[in-house]
Amino acid sequence: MAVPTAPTTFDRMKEVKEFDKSKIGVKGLSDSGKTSIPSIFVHPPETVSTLLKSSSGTIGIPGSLQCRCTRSSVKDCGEHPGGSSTMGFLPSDQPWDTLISVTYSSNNNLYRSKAATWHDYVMVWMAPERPELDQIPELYRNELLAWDENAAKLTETLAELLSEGLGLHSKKLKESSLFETRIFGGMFYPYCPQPDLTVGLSDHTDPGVKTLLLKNGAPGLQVKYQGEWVDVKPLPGSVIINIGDFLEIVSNGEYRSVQHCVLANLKKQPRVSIVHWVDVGN
Ligand SMILES: O=C(O)CCC(=O)C(=O)O
Ligand SMILES: [Fe+2]
Repeated sequence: MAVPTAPTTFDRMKEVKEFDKSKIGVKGLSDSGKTSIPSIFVHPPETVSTLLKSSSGTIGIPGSLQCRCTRSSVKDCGEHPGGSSTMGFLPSDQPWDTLISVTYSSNNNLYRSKAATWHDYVMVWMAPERPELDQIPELYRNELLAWDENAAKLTETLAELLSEGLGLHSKKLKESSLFETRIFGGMFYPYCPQPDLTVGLSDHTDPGVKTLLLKNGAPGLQVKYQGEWVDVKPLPGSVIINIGDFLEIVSNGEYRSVQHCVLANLKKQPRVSIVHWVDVGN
């Protein structure tokens, strides 16, 4: 069956601006009950079909990517289960706006990308400078602080493991400025009425050092493994660890940043993921 594509005649920038100005985000579009998605979200058919084909279930996530994290395995794995934490997300009564260190947004590159993606997010810059407490919305302030504290501890342990994996003293990476910036992210993927036309989050690698990812059990995350897109099956009580581009560079390619993406959510239940990006200091 022919897959519909975005009409070539529509004024993309006009529609992007209208969507941006509406401040309803993708959640608002999803809540509107419409059965089709706006043209600005439609991706080239080959992009989506490649991802959907891979996620048909014929290729599972390889066992080596789901191992328990050990000192000997850390260098060979892209993903390590670890601690866990839970939190609420995206208060609908909070202003859809940019505060000083807290950003609510829909898509991180709405104006630059050729096709928008089906997600909204909140980001809070936690380090090197933590925002004033009253800048963090009260609805999830305590949970966010608890998550940040635990994620930072896990990051310290990981920094030691990653150092040792390079044959360095365990404190070497930690003592560098590599792990100084910490950003909290709450990614929200509401139900998408046409998940075969768009994606939740486009194919990318994370720029920084590493990312911790905690999901609410909903599938959708894919990683590129040996040239194929494979599903990352949710593993209860686990976090996923992605190596970022910067760590790949400073480790001379010993650690590889991982290409990943998220499929558009076809379930009525939103997909939520909690992210802890770690990046170099200023
Ligand atoms: O939501 C996810 O599972 C992935 C999020 C992600 O890759 C990112 O925010 O960089
Ligand atoms: Fe990512």
